[in-house]
Amino acid sequence: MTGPTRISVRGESPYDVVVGRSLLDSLPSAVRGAHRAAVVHPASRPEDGARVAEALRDSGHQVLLIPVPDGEDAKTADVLASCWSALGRAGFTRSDVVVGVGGGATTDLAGFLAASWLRGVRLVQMPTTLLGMVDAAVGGKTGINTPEGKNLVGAFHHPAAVLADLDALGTLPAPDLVAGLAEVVKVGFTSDDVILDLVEGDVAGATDPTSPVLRELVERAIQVKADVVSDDFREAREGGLGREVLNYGHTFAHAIEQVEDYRWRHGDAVAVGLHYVSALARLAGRLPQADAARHLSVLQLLGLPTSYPPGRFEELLAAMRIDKKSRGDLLRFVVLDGIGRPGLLEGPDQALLEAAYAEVSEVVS
Ligand SMILES: NC(=O)c1ccc[n+]([C@@H]2O[C@H](COP(=O)([O-])OP(=O)(O)OC[C@H]3O[C@@H](n4cnc5c(N)ncnc54)[C@H](O)[C@@H]3O)[C@@H](O)[C@H]2O)c1
Ligand SMILES: O=C(O)C(=O)C[C@@H](O)[C@H](O)[C@H](O)COP(=O)(O)O
Ligand SMILES: [Zn+2]
Repeated sequence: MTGPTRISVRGESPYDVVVGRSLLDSLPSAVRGAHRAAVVHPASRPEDGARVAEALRDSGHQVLLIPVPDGEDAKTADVLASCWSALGRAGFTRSDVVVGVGGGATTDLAGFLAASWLRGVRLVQMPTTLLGMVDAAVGGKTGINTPEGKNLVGAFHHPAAVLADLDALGTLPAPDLVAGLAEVVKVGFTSDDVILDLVEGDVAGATDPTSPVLRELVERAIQVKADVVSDDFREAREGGLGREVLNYGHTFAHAIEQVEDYRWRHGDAVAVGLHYVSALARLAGRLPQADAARHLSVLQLLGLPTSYPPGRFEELLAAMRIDKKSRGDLLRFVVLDGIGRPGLLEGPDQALLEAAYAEVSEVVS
């Protein structure tokens, strides 16, 4: 059996993302020195919380289990406030640790809980979805949604460690696994085209949680993210793309999620967003036709959605305007000038935005 792989995130608070199997043994060292541990997990998956709690108790920690609503329903101000109350009642101090166990929605909430409690306590992330492993739990972006939009409130807060235990993927429903692959191919298009070759060369392996192909995809995607956030943790790069590159496909994706009241999987929305932005860049004369076509073919090969119904442009446009990449009234998109050549498209004409929407709403996937 292959042992764990450690991928380092550099910067002011360096940490490792550990990828492997049976990683519960690595938890005690990640929480060493803490007195209490608050384990935030989806209420629908009590077995995940219980397994982590047992390992923590065995290593001498007092454990506070905090079950939260499933998926995106956890990312609300009300749920966050209930978590603060739980920590307050338990007398949670600065020497304690929050452990996030779940998909990206759970780790986003747990991360913001750790960032905000006492202005910041230690955080260990234990993602249990593919999307959480390759993206959400890595890099320290934490947050919740508001009625006005996706992830509008949050903080940058480094985890002390991320344990990506591939064994967790064994119970993950196939549509959730494939949704995670949308974020994997996202970084394939922007930064590592070997990812695209691997998916195109062995789609069965890419979608099999036991396969070495999937493990390589996970490690490659984490490596890209680790490199990007090591360089621009706070998404504050001036005169370059920096961390915004990880937002490729997300302007349209977040608009879909908001218009759909967060009932779409994030990864599915990202897949449509990747198709949208590839059409936009081609129509703007930036992305060659063949590279745009490769977006559609890779997404369809994985069985990801690539279309969105017509007739909702105004709603989507209003939602896109509140995107964090916008500056004043100016919409900004991460686009490609070729595979592996990311850049920015600022203030595209509305006609271009509508033409790309027309393409996305025509395709039957
Ligand atoms: N912070 C970041 O950098 C970042 C990056 C990407 C995405 N995100 C956020 O991540 C969220 C999406 O994450 P997600 O796709 O993991 O969705 P999710 O957290 O909603 O989880 C999807 C579903 O899988 C279930 N689940 C979790 N682990 C399981 C397992 N091992 N077996 C069976 N079921 C399991 C969950 O309970 C849920 O029902 C979005 O809110 C998105 O905004 C954040
Ligand atoms: O880590 C990042 O930076 C990303 O943009 C990764 C995205 O996949 C992720 O969905 C992120 O939460 C989006 O960030 P936001 O700042 O647009 O809310
Ligand atoms: Zn994302």
